[in-house]
Amino acid sequence: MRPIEVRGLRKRYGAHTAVDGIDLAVEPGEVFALLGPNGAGKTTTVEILEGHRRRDGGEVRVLGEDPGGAGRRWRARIGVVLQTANDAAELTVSESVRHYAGYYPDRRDPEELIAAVGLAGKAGARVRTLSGGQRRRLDVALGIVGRPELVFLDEPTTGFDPEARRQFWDLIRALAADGTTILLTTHYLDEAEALAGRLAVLAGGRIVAEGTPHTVGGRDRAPAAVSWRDAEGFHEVHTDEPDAVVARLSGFSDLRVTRPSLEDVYLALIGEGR
Ligand SMILES: Nc1ncnc2c1ncn2[C@@H]1O[C@H](COP(=O)(O)OP(=O)(O)OP(=O)(O)O)[C@@H](O)[C@H]1O
Repeated sequence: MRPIEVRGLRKRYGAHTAVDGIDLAVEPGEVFALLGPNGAGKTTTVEILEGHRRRDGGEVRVLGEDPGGAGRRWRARIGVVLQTANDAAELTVSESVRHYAGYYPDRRDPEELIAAVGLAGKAGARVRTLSGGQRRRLDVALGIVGRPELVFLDEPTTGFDPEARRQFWDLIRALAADGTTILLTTHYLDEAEALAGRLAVLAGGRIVAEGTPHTVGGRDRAPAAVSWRDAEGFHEVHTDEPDAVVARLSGFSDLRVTRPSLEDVYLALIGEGR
């Protein structure tokens, strides 16, 4: 069974079509990233899959059930990382993780989890005193305390400092290595490249490209730039056959082959999607 199967998903807000017929299939244990500009329909899609929004059309199966009508037992199998949980403001970090753990039949050890999200030094601090990035780490801890089979992460590292982002990536990789399926939305293309096995680019409520971070939008087939340096200075050529060019240039210094970055491909894709 695929953890996520979506066919022809549609959602309108009044006259505005936010999601315009998307298909998605996410495999077990996969980290799948949804990319797209502001307003592309990512959060709407994720919230429909979580059972938090109703759809206007299409077929949706999440862990084998329709999220529109699924019950408590289904909910305990998915992990949702919410943007903020203000009801916990007066609890300590440790108290809030223990409190959430109580909702789940199969839970992680709260102290180990607090350490894994890098909050060991803040276990006794009240939630309202945490910084934005620390708060987000706590949100992630609360989302995975029940050992979910499938985790939804909507812009999980917004507000993280670079070190916290790297620690968070390690945590996600460890979850995925354990067999957890992860659907991630992010605006950070390096994050998608670091974590996702596959990704889809949404623009205007439609999927405009899908693939691995290395193949999406024809990235692997795009012309490469080959640059090198010799006695006359720096040179660069653009070519479809970088291997042949490199073979002729062996022995020159600073030889480099550059393909378009994921960001280059992404910007071209969303430009075409407009
Ligand atoms: N509750 C709502 N009522 C009316 N329109 C909405 C509502 N929620 C979202 N929209 C609209 O639907 C479109 C898609 O929004 P959505 O939040 O899904 O985009 P997104 O891809 O998650 O964007 P972002 O990157 O900014 O988070 C936007 O045009 C937005 O204005």
